[in-house]
Amino acid sequence: MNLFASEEHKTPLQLPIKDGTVLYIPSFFSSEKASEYFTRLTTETPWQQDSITLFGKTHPQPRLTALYGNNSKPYSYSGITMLPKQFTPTLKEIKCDVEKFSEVNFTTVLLNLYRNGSDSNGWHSDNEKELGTNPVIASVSFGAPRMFHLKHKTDKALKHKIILEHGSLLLMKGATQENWLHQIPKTTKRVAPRINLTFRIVY
Ligand SMILES: O=C(O)CCC(=O)C(=O)O
Ligand SMILES: [Fe+2]
Repeated sequence: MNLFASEEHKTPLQLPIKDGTVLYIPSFFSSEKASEYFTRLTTETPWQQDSITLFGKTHPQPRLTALYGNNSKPYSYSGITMLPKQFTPTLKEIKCDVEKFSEVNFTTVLLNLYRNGSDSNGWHSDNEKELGTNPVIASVSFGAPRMFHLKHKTDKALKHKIILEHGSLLLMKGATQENWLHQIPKTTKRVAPRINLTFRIVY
């Protein structure tokens, strides 16, 4: 066996959820590689803070974002329309590894920077029309670990929590977006910055 070519450490853990498929791969990237990507993305990304409109009220989003893609199709959510920038060499490298593993070719990546525990991402599902039905979303995390919550849309008793660690990959597939909401809650703990990348196909 060639230890260096081994993908053994990338064995996914499947969350025990019904009506959807969520896989978690803790050390998808080594800690060293993940730290390198964290630094590169921190400095290379033109982070912006958009305002979102929810229930007719406009608020600055509680995190910074950036959108990259290999087409120029706009992506809209919560009243924001973002136009993608061209993929950078860093993002192409990460995308290539994620695509090999997930066997999906993504067009687009949304980057989120959570500067501290006050930054968050409220309950939502990634169910925008331009993602099509049963989208595969590949979510990569670098930097401080943060909690990820899932709750079922109709069966209120069904909830899951998982910590998204440095260098991890979370894959959401099947009917997950149709049946579940997810969030990154605020925390009162002192936490360092975290960067998350969600790869998507935008039609
Ligand atoms: O930061 C995360 O892990 C989640 C990001 C997310 O849900 C999104 O951008 O749609
Ligand atoms: Fe999401």
